Amino acid sequence: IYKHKKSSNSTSNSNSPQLPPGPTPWPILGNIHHIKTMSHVTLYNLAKSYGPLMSLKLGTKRVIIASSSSFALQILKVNDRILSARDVPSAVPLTRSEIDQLSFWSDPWIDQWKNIRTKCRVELFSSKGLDSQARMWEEKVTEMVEYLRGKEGMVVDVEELVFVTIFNVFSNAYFSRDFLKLEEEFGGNEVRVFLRGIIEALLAFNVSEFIPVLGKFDFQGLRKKHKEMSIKMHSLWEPAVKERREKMESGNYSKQDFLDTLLEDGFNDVQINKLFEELFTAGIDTTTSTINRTIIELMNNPDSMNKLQHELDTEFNQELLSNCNLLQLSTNYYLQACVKETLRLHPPAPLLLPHRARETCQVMNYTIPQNAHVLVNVWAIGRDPSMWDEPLEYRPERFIDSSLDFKGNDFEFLPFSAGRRICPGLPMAAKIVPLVIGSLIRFFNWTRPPHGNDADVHEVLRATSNMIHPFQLIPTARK
Ligand code: HEM
Repeated sequence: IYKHKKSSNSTSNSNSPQLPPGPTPWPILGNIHHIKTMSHVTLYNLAKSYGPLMSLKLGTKRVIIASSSSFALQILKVNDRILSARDVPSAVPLTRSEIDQLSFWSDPWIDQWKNIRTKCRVELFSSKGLDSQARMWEEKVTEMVEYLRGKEGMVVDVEELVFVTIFNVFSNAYFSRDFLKLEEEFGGNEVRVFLRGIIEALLAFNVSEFIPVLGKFDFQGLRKKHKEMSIKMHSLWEPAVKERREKMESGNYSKQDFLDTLLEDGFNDVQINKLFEELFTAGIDTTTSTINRTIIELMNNPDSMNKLQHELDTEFNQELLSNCNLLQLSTNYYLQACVKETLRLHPPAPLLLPHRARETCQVMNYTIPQNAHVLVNVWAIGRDPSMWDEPLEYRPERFIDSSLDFKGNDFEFLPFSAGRRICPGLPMAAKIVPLVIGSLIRFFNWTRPPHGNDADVHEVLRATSNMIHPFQLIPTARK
């Protein structure tokens, strides 16, 4: 049923496993002309012709794309040890050995990768770590609700509001302080530009990664952009780190947050900057886009909105923001089902982050060559009609009384990935996202501004990036 049962770009003889099927590559460029952008939608459309495991040649690089749950299982579970390496994006102005000292981009067998993942798991994302943040979350979300109460009937940029709130939640977990202010309408703009600049430079279709002779020229300016934006990001927290170091050296301090953990463990300034840069870039956009898209989906689906408001009124009433309710939020509530349904339809990292094959391996009857890039199109898998009834409908009910979860065991639903590379921030996102959505929906009704941005709102749902700007709505307080 697919165009090529045999790979048109395979060079192997007929007895050895072949490359997965794919379009015939041109000399030098390979299939670059077939894709233009590396978007999940383009790759999904190509997979309709070439099948759920597809191979492209982009310049000198082999790229393998999985678009079904059974190939996702092969990649993220069966062959996880071999396929969980990563290339350093060429926009990052660091050498491989610097990355291995500093970054989440290093490989799972590198000590520093294990060290930072363990530190984050134990100090930030364990039940104990999350419990110790619960009061602070409550405080930040209450500030957001109070701010909105003062804006009743006015147009509010919800995207910006959520950005500032989430940024402050994370900055308090890391540094015990707000970096942005809600009242300044908003303080987030500039910081958001830095953050998005870094993400865009990292995820852009960077031709020099595929045609190595172009590598040193940076003619798309991505390395320059990454460097400039990172320096600006770091300058946000550098004074706080300096101050804390001095306090620690003077002996006049008691451990209060993640920064203290890193300082006690002897992290130097370069390591601290890189770790926080990566935690902010990986955590903020993904979390805010999930919140915003859920609000939009609920507004487009009034039955789901009513059902959720009813649940919030009866189960939580005014107490949604209390500690003990926070803990309950992870169970089988409609609120949680709404979040899952958004993540199924709009996973913020639709192709995950690119994995690399550490060595050649076999996946079913195909070969994945050493150093190939490996992508899993979790966006396509979440819409696969053989897995989901009416896949394009927003129907949170499908998750009620279902054991289906996003923790990396159900390969038809992988917004956080699975295996060694699974998102380390999952436990935090799984609690903060419903808390913010629950508060926005429990305490307010939402309408679009009269000279509406209906088209924008639909565009946002179709958008292939996480940019949802501006996303303006009018709140009315609920009793
Ligand atoms: C709804 C929210 C989120 C989603 C859907 C999400 C999803 C993902 C995905 C798909 C990956 C790539 C996994 C792979 O390559 O196989 C990833 C990696 C990562 N995420 Fe998240 N994420 C979210 C929130 C967060 C938060 C809140 C943090 C931290 C505070 C975070 C930190 C990271 C880091 C550091 C990595 C890189 C891990 C590594 O390569 O070892 N994420 N995330």
